[in-house]
Amino acid sequence: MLTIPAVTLNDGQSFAELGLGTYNLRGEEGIEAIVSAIASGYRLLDTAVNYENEREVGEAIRRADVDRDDLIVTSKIPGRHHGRAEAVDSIRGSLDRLGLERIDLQLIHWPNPSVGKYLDTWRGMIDAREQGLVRSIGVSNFTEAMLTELIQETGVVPAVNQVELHPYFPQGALRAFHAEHGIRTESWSPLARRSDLLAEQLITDLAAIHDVTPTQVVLRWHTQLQSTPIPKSADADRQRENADVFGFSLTDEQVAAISGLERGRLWDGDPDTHEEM
Ligand SMILES: NC(=O)C1=CN([C@@H]2O[C@H](COP(=O)(O)OP(=O)(O)OC[C@H]3O[C@@H](n4cnc5c(N)ncnc54)[C@H](OP(=O)(O)O)[C@@H]3O)[C@@H](O)[C@H]2O)C=CC1
Ligand SMILES: O=C(O)C(=O)[C@@H](O)[C@H](O)C(=O)CO
Repeated sequence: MLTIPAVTLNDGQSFAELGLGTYNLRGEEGIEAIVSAIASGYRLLDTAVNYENEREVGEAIRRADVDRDDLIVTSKIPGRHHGRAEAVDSIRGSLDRLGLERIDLQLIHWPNPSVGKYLDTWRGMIDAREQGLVRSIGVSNFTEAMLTELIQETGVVPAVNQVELHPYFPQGALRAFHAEHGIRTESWSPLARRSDLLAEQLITDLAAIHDVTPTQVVLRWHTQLQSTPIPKSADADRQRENADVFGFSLTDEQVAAISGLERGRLWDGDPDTHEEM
């Protein structure tokens, strides 16, 4: 079994350097995929109310041969549950579907700025943490200005900001802000949803140099940027490949060259304008 290293969040809790994305892992196949990832060594599982698979994630945890307390279960509050009381209710609903007594990392999925309720939602997350429903609280798709507002208004710094991050969109400025404030960066669509990234000449050349796969080059790049990637794979072999990235290191020049592939977001997921309910 692979050992995925841990890091410590700003609230003192342990977090993984790499986890499993579960978007689109549903039904019996989804459960089996999540069980196989846990058997490979994954400990961080990323779900959301809107993935409609919290039941599958909970069932996989019950079937897996590991102590529940060794797992880090993340879920996310959808836009339609924004608001202080609504956030707590949403978390209770997630706990019910997961069949768990505690969520390890709870995120706000999208800020939905035109709705104007993400600050109230954050206050609800703080309430939920005080009630012991969740262990760590963070956000997803928050900009520097939105993070600053949360911190100034509540004094509570999110433990994590999960954002679009891959070599085509390396998020240099936002990562620097996170580092300054002790916020752990987490990368969604870390493989750029496969797209053209894995066939880029630079990536295949580096894979040959390090005797690893293109996917491993990309995921190692994330970890060396101090960001936690959550690649999704339904396939046990690809899950193992994706998690096996801690036995080699890219040079600083190679990390910088990969960041030089920057060309923009995969789709129009700008959190100032893109909203999801
Ligand atoms: N907070 C947010 O707003 C968002 C969060 N997310 C989270 O991030 C996770 C990951 O992002 P996602 O969008 O799924 O995209 P990824 O970048 O993780 O890419 C997933 C795709 O890559 C394929 N793949 C995985 N491993 C390999 C490999 N070793 N070789 C070749 N192909 C591979 C998968 O296919 P296969 O399964 O067949 O292996 C799948 O088609 C999501 O599952 C979700 O948990 C995603 C988007 C937004
Ligand atoms: O996967 C997620 O967490 C999302 O927020 C998705 O809905 C994502 O926005 C997407 O896949 C849109 O095409």
